[in-house]
Amino acid sequence: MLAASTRVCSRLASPHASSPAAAAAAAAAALASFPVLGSGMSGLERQPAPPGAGIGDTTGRSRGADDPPPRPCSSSGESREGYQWSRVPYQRQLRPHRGTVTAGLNHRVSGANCSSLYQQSYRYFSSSSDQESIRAGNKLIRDLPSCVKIVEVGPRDGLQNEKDTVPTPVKVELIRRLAASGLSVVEATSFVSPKWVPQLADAKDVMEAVRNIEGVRLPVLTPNIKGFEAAIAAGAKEIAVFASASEGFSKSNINCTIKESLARYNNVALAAKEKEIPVRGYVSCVVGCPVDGPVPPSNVAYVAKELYDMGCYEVSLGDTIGVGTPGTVVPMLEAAMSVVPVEKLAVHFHDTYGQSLSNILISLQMGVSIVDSSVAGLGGCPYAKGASGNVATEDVVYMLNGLGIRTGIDLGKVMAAGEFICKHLGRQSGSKAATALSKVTAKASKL
Ligand SMILES: CC(C)(COP(=O)([O-])OP(=O)([O-])OC[C@H]1O[C@@H](n2cnc3c(N)ncnc32)[C@H](O)[C@@H]1OP(=O)([O-])[O-])[C@@H](O)C(=O)NCCC(=O)NCCSC(=O)C[C@@](C)(O)CC(=O)[O-]
Repeated sequence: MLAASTRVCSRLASPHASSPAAAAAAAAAALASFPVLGSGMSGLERQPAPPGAGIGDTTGRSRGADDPPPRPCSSSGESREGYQWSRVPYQRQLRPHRGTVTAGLNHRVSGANCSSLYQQSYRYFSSSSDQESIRAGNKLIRDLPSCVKIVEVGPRDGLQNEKDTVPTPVKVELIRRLAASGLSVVEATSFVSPKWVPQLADAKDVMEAVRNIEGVRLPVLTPNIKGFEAAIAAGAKEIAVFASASEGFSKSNINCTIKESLARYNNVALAAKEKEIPVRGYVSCVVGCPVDGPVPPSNVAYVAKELYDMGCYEVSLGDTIGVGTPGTVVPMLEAAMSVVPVEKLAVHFHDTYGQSLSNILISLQMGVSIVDSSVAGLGGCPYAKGASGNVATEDVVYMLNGLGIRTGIDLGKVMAAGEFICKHLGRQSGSKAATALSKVTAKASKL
């Protein structure tokens, strides 16, 4: 398994060059001669969005005739988080507490009975009126979407990069916990070649174990018809295809050109349409590529439009190696938004340079209301040395709660899922919010 993984990584890391200097030279040459991409794909009718696909579409923007009605973020209509409030010994955390503490201007910390580590001492509520006052207070905040859909990618994007393969029952339990936290979409696994990604070779077993979990959509990655058929046989009800905005990464990742990949995905989209299976599209390397260097926004727009035109109900724009800043994300998003309606676009940031939250915030300001993230910041890119994981779900939920934006997610339960998987992996959470919330004192929180 590991040998295969290493082979994959070395193939992906330097398909064109044998040293960093040579890679830089190759990237410069490749950029100088970047082909003008044609638009050879035939447009197909768009597929109906899956139930809940419009969860983030509450911004007042126009919806298409085929769009489903918006789904409320949570049954209670409130964003709710439960977390450890005061620095107390573990034993004490398990004791029930009651009472209310004022914390900051807009939030209350209310007492609640606790039954587990994360349904514990104090609960932190942003009530509807709190959220309204946060949102009404300032134009910059008021214009943000009122509700954001988070697509949890930890079990797939997170675990595909682990050095040691995570056992199937652990993956299944992680998915169960994430689904129980209120996340409406949890990307479960990939039906890709096990020679390329041995970490997800158990895709069939994982899918069969989780296929009947209710109240959550569980898309899986499929790189071709073979993967699509295997996914459907295992019980997948939604799939995702993944193209690249850069030729170098396309060849490294899926061993074909961008155009070839789009032709493949067109076939997958046709097969999915026949079975009424919703298809999500990814564009990777939307800002930079580990092989080709900087990626022009026009490439992103081209691939995003092709995926949308072939029927993808949503297109996720991935900064695969996490090099983007708001300075590069804005033009990239402008290009994508000029060809795909903004309510159909998701953003997918890796946090290599610590830019994810600022990139997400600027994306929200531009009208995006779908964000991909990974519990505990799991993940990383085997193709870029030093690249870190996806933005942590806990950090995104914390920021959105602070902005009064509803997600329907229980932060405490996501933290518990993160703690579960980090314990298994034997390492600290990559989420700053989860780390801080497990230590914060009421006093510190007022700062
Ligand atoms: C695309 C291929 C399959 C081409 O694979 P290939 O090496 O070009 O060759 P192939 O198509 O001839 O297949 C080679 C072997 O794989 C088998 N095979 C072929 N297809 C499948 C399948 N679906 N499931 C299981 N097995 C499969 C096939 O049957 C054959 O087996 P053999 O005859 O040698 O025993 C391969 O390159 C591949 O699986 N790549 C996937 C790599 C991957 O998963 N990368 C991570 C995705 S993350 C990403 O892209 C970014 C994203 C989405 O997260 C967004 C972001 O972070 O920005």
